[in-house]
Amino acid sequence: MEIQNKRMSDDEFNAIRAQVLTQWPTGKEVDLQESIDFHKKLPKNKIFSLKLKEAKDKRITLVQPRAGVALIKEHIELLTYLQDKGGADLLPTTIDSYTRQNRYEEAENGISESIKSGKSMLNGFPAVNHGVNGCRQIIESLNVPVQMRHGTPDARLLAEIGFAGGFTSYEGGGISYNIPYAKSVLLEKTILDWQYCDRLAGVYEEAGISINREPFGPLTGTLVPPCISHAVAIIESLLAAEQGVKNITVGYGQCGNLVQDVAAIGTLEELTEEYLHKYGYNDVVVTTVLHQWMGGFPQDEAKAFGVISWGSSVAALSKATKVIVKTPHEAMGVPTMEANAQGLRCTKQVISMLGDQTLTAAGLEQEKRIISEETRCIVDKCFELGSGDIALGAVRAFQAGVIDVPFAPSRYNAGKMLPARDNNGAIRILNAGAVPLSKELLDFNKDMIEERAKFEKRKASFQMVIDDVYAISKGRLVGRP
Ligand SMILES: CC[C@H]1O[C@@H](n2cnc3c(N)ncnc32)[C@H](O)[C@@H]1O
Repeated sequence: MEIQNKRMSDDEFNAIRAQVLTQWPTGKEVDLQESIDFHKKLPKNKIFSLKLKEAKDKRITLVQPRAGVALIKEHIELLTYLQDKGGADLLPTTIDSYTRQNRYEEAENGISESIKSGKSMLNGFPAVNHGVNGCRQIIESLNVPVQMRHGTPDARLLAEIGFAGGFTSYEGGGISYNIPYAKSVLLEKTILDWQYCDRLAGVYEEAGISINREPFGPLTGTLVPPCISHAVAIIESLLAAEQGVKNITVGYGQCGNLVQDVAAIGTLEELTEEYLHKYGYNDVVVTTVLHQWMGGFPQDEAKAFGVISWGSSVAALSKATKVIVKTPHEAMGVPTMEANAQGLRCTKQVISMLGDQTLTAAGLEQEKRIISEETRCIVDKCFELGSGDIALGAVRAFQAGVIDVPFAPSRYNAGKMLPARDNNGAIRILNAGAVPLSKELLDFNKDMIEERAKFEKRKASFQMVIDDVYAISKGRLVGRP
């Protein structure tokens, strides 16, 4: 399967589209021109990219939850509650796991089971089964923009129905919804499928309808060095821009050291814009999203609010355009709407108290330099591996272990690079594997881990990685011996 970072031709796009729309009966409801006309009638307050652009210009941080239940009426009740009682600036529709695996039959069963039992038997909203009109009922019932959030390797039909249904933002990407989410799905396949989704967004864009795209930043959410998640975000931004996407939110999962996390958000926006401009995409609006702590959560709700507050501080101090909010039920599973709204109000409280402050810390500039240089080592190597083509380069980078996502389930991920925290909890690289960092950068990472080894009176080793993974469940950041 030849892969290249080239805008899909109309013939190629239409040929794929004809097949995609047959994958489930609701595909027949999609009429592109009618959908574009529907979007044109949407009021400005329902358009995701406008609200993000305004937040970027005002340097404020918007709050957005995750939320999704099986049935339309209950999903509207949930989102309305989060909008009115939680103060959500932006709303999600989190898609259920069956739909993410294109298992629409089982999603259909989940709907009928939910009707029968009177409670949601799915862990999200089965948008494909509810179809275009089902999605439009959501959009028409709310006052703020709504984004489709999921984890779908083949998200083409979901995009067709979501865009036609009035969603004005779509999360995911050919790398970020494959490597952390799937075990054996070819990267070439998901990059191609997501070029389709981005091309569809480009078609709406060319009709004057702005669709925001958001690569999934945190990846596995477990000790992912900023340079790794940044490299994926930048590559997916370049792939999306080539297909005509004009509004991109790049993301990052909070890792735990305040200076590193603030430096990560700042460099993410700068580097994404740098690479978009370097490769000729000068009309793309770039914003950022911080995902509150993606690791394990304490069961105790008071402690959970502590973790949520900490993530909110990072979002505010890093001036992230948007923060994805966790809930005090994180350790239990799908939250109640009350708990979800509490997470939002807790976050808004911290942001409003910190919103006028910026972090000027010793080491912040150094951290930004380190993250930028590490990220450039990786992305530039990808271009080299692809002889200038970043799609081909990305595939070859994973094959060579140049991009290596820690703890990823995908068999196409090398899994050789080992991260560990330094003595301040910042994520460093213990063993680079084939990640092509310069000697200076390798030495920096080694020295920072050595500092911890000396403090802990033990050798730097794989045991540190294990201790760091388990530290979270003990309410710690650094896995002390
Ligand atoms: C990326 C993983 C995150 O998505 C969250 N999540 C998944 N499904 C839902 C859901 N249906 N409602 C609220 N949060 C959800 C989950 O708690 C975790 O924090």
